[in-house]
Amino acid sequence: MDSIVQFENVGLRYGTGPEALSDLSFTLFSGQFYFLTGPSGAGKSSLLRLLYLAQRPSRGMIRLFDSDLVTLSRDRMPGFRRRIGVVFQDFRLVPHLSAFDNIALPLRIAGMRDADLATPVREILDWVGLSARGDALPATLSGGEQQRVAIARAVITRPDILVADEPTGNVDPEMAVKLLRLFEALNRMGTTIIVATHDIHLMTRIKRAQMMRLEGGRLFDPTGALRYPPKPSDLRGWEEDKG
Ligand SMILES: Nc1ncnc2c1ncn2[C@@H]1O[C@H](COP(=O)(O)OP(=O)(O)OP(=O)(O)O)[C@@H](O)[C@H]1O
Repeated sequence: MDSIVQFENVGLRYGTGPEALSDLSFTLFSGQFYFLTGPSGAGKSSLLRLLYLAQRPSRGMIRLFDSDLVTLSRDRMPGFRRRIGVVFQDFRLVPHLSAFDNIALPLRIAGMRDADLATPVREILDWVGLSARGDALPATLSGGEQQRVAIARAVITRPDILVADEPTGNVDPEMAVKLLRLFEALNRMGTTIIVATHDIHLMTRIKRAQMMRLEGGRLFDPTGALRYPPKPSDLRGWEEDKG
């Protein structure tokens, strides 16, 4: 199995505050499905921001796609970013653009002509079950529909890694499972998936997913080897994460 992300003794400090992340050492392997869990404030979003290159670590080494991020030249960053799709809990769609145009945005930014992007955007709208809603503005879509647009936008460039930060926090449980199925389908096509979530029931839905748990900025299971079904002792403390 090829490693796609490697952290070695990574720490992250915001300003002069205490470390939000400390001594993170782990490897993520290509094509795997990972859940990142932990109580509020444990550092999940911070870890994801390091993964999708919105943040640089304060110390330690991060290797991504076999390159050392600390020494990566600035002009190679955009190319790396394009290989990572990101989905947020609050969707972050552009309000004045239709579903179609939100999804087309990464392709337009990459310089694709309108004539060339119509087919892939239509295909992915169909894949997320929204082929009839391409012209709709985000405000006229339900939460689940908006999140499906956000997922489509994140994967339209066929990223190697999909990072999702509480992607099901604003949809009902039934829709949460449907969204998870989209992630699972992508994973089957080879995309490495990392989903931060508090939702323990969601995690039980992906049997082969691996668990990473943060507590106080440190990895609770540094090997990332926890798998479902977990031992009862592994579950201790997880229930209070909900909500
Ligand atoms: N931009 C920032 N500036 C200063 N401190 C920050 C910033 N972002 C996060 N922190 C701090 O870093 C720590 C980890 O926050 P983070 O948002 O990563 O946790 P989380 O596990 O994602 O929490 P939640 O589940 O509530 O979203 C917290 O103590 C938080 O206050």
